[in-house]
Amino acid sequence: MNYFVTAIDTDSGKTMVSAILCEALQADYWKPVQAGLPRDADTVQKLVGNNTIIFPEAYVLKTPASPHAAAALDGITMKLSGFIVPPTKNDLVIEGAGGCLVPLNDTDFVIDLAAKVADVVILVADLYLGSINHTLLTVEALRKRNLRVKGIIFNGQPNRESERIILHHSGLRCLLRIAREETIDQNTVKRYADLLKENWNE
Ligand SMILES: Nc1ncnc2c1ncn2[C@@H]1O[C@H](COP(=O)(O)OP(=O)(O)OP(=O)(O)O)[C@@H](O)[C@H]1O
Ligand SMILES: C[C@H](N)[C@H](N)CCCCCC(=O)O
Ligand SMILES: [Mg+2]
Repeated sequence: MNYFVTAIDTDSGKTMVSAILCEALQADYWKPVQAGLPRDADTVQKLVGNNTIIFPEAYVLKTPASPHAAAALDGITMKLSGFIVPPTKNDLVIEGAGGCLVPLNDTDFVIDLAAKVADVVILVADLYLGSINHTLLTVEALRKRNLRVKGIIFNGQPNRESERIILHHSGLRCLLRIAREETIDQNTVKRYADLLKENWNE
């Protein structure tokens, strides 16, 4: 199964969640488009055990910006046809860039890439003030394109009322809650992977 990790915004915790998913599912990892450094692939490599294969990106762009803009600065135009899913017998965790409607070029968005390469979406929602609106808009966009969403992973400062109203209106399931952590290392990832496994098949 190919899981696409998207979020309600950039810096929402997709990379950490991807590492947790790789650990929980013993899955491989692919970041199709990387804009700026450090490479999320390197971060995931440090956070997971040896069983995860980290596949190379389809595009590595120099500038930490919207991928369409970063590509233009590098003199590249990305195309959906340029994204070929790496072959693996394992589950594959595919990490997006920013949120769903982040442009790859003047036509396609990250959500179009998700529709092309993945079977199911995992949505990461950081619980900042404003996240209810961003989460429900993201769910609408995913539904409009008929993408299957497995559930939401809440990240950051807990906010039970935000979580309740998001789950109520989206009809989605909470797969995991991640607290703000002092340190994020292999032990942190393993701890959350064990919790995720408990919730995965409900
Ligand atoms: N629960 C958490 N506790 C502490 N720090 C966190 C937590 N979640 C994310 N962070 C930190 O916040 C920053 C942004 O998170 P992350 O890189 O995972 O975002 P992202 O959604 O992958 O962004 P991008 O769109 O660039 O891929 C990182 O430095 C990460 O370590
Ligand atoms: C560079 C950054 N860390 C991400 N990889 C890309 C974020 C793009 C956000 C674009 C936007 O929504 O304005
Ligand atoms: Mg990331």
